[in-house]
Formats: sequence, C-alpha cells, structure tokens
Amino acid sequence: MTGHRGQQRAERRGQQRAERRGQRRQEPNRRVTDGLAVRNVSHGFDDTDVIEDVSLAVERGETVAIIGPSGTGKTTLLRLLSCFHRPDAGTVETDGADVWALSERDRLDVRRRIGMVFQEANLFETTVRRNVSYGQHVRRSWRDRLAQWFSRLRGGDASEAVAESLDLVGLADAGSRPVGSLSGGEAQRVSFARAIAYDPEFLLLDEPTSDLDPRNTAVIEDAIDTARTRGLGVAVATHDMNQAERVADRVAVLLGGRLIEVGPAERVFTNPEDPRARKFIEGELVY
Ligand SMILES: Nc1ncnc2c1ncn2[C@@H]1O[C@H](COP(=O)(O)OP(=O)(O)OP(=O)(O)O)[C@@H](O)[C@H]1O
Repeated sequence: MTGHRGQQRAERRGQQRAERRGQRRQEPNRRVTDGLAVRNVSHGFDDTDVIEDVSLAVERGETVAIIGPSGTGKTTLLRLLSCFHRPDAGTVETDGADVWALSERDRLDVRRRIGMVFQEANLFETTVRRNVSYGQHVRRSWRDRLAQWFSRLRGGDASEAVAESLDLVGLADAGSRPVGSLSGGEAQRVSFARAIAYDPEFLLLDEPTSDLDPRNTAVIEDAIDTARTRGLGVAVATHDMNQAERVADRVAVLLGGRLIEVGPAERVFTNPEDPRARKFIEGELVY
C-alpha cells in the first residue's frame, strides 16, 4: 500500500516537474563523459521535491563547490552523486555509464571509487590509525584486498597509504591516539584522511569545515587542494562563500533545489548571470 502511494506521489511529482521544466531557463548541459555526473536528476521525499532537474558534472582534477542557503538540497545532491539515493528521475553517471543501470556489484565498485566526508566526523571509538585503515579496508573490493595481501607478502606496505593520508592532514604523529582525545577539528581531519586513504577517484565533502576554527579549516582546504592536484574530482557543499572562492575551480549555485548558475569560480563570484545568485553571493539572500 505504502509502495503504491509512494509510486503515485513520485508520478505526481514527475508531472509537476514536467510542467515546470517548460517554464524554466535550462542550465546548459556540459556533456561530460569523463567523471562523475548527475544529469537532469530530480529527487524528493514524501510529497516534496528537494532536487529538481539538476545537471552537474565533476571531472577528475577539479574542485566544484556547491553553494546555497541551508536546506536548499546540497546534501541531497551529494548523496545522489555518491549513489546513495537512486534519483526519482534523471541519471547518475560515471565516465558516461548510467550507474543505476549497472548490476549491484558494478554499482558497488563505483561507490568504492567515491570517498565521502560528512559534516560530523563519525569515527569509531578506537585509535586514529584504525579509523583511517578501516575506511581503506571496507572500501576495497575482494580483488583489491587480495592484491593488497600479495603486495604485503612481497614487502609492500598498505599502511603507507594510512600514514600518508594522516600526514596530508597534519596528523602524522597521531596514529596511536584514541579518537576520544581529539578535538572536533582533529576528528574532522581524521575523517578526511579516512576518505582519502583508500585512494578514491572522487571526493564528496559535505560542509567539511562548518564547525572548525581557521587553522583546522586551512588544513582541510590544503588537503582538498592536494587531492585535486593528485587528480581526484572533488565536490564540496558549503554555505561558506569565502571557502568556495578559496578552493573551487567551478561553482554551482543551488537555490530551492534548482541549479540556478554554474560556471568558473572567478566568473560566478565577480559577475554572476542570475540575479538570485548575485543576491546570494552578495549576502542579501539569506534563508
Ligand atoms: N531523508 C530525508 N527524508 C525527508 N526529508 C529529507 C531527507 N533528506 C533531506 N530532506 C529534506 O530535504 C531538504 C534539503 O535538505 P538537504 O540536507 O539536502 O539541504 P542542505 O542544503 O544540505 O541543508 P544544510 O545546508 O542545512 O545542510 C530539507 O528540507 C530536508 O529536510
């Protein structure tokens, strides 16, 4: 019964979307075959659309900031990109392949290539090192784990990646510390290290520095920059415009679940085309 009602709701939302689509200026679709992308995705919960007809791509080696007021759908968009939610409409693609048309196993492989850092660090009550290597362990496919095992036998060291990731966030000496002894900023840096330790191709960050002081924020922003330089595609949802300006190559402005503007950071910040984007960037549009 609930499933049927859910389907009816989804259909009703679909009809409303189709009507609205005709009335709206469409964002130009960048045809990206190399990277992680959502294409014309819409998604909602219960009777409400949260994301409407959004197209956005993240290519390897670039950082895209998703900015917008609170509750505008940034987290939902990241969750669609991470293949956590299946969109009500539209497609999620990696390198041109429709992720939700893949087998469950192949989709899991795609998810393994995507690292996520949430607003809350969500660490386990153990040491820093174990937290970071845990991410590496669960994210690896059996094939990779086997390869890692053979590499260890040959003298290679999987813990190198853990050490390197901790070094990247300035916590090279903190491996043996229990997470309970960390400050909020340090915990968030461990969470970042955990996401990066298994060598993902894409990194999705949801307000990764919202509760952090300037020093911890700077460490995370530097790590974002390093990740991008190493060729990862990074998407960061933030309501901190200054942060977006500091880290992003491109900026996507999300308002009321719709992408109202997307373009190179410099252009969007200095000369936004959409008057609502301009208001938001100038701090007039506060929700
Ligand atoms: N699982 C869910 N079930 C029901 N509603 C949800 C769910 N996830 C998100 N929403 C709703 O979708 C809307 C957008 O939420 P979302 O977290 O994506 O926005 P946001 O831009 O990331 O907000 P913030 O900046 O405050 O974190 C909100 O109204 C939220 O309540």
